[in-house]
Amino acid sequence: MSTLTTAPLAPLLERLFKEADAATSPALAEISRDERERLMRSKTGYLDLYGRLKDLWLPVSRETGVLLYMLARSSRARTIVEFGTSFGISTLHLAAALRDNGGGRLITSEFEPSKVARARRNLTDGGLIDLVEIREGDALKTLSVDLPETIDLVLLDGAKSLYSEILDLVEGRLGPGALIVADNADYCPEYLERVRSPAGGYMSMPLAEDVELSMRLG
Ligand SMILES: C[S@@+](CC[C@H](N)C(=O)[O-])C[C@H]1O[C@@H](n2cnc3c(N)ncnc32)[C@H](O)[C@@H]1O
Repeated sequence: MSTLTTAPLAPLLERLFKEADAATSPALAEISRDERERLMRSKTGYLDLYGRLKDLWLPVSRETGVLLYMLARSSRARTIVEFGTSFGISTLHLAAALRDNGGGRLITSEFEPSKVARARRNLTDGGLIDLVEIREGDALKTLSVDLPETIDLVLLDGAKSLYSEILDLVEGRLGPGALIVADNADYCPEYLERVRSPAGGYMSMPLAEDVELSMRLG
């Protein structure tokens, strides 16, 4: 038995993944593939890109969701920081793990107000809102203050071009064994170079199709 696989969370996630699959965005059709690729890699275009795509959920895959739950459970995480909440699908997986670990604190960040409202509702429906603090605004600002002294697990899933800057904000709080999951990190070669560099202080490897899993060394 786990919070992830029982009601109310299991049927809620089933419904949310279906809604996410069905979501459409008229704005998406107006952005060419090249332009989208450019904005994904830009350190300044992310507000414009994600603002235009605010109707899209862009969630982690079902498999990555389960992976997040398993990693947070097996590492007995108590403090988690997430960059990129969207409608809260990954947040629900991570908060479920905190619940099953006996409690904890999850700080997540999202700049789009309509997404913050939906994420809050989804976390309330999932019975997990008491574990989660949603910080509204640009994570470069909201994650620069008032973080837990130690952070056990980090999910990077906001603007890909900022992964290294967000890592700068949390790195001093990562103890040996702390985990970082970076979704679609291929869009941020600078981040991959940093966590894969032997001198960088991490052990790191690509996992599945689009996830980079890194562990802080002592
Ligand atoms: C890929 S989605 C996150 C999906 C979410 N983790 C899930 O699995 O449901 C990325 C989200 O990050 C948000 N975002 C991007 N850059 C951000 C930033 N600098 N600060 C806060 N939120 C940001 C976007 O608005 C978008 O909702």
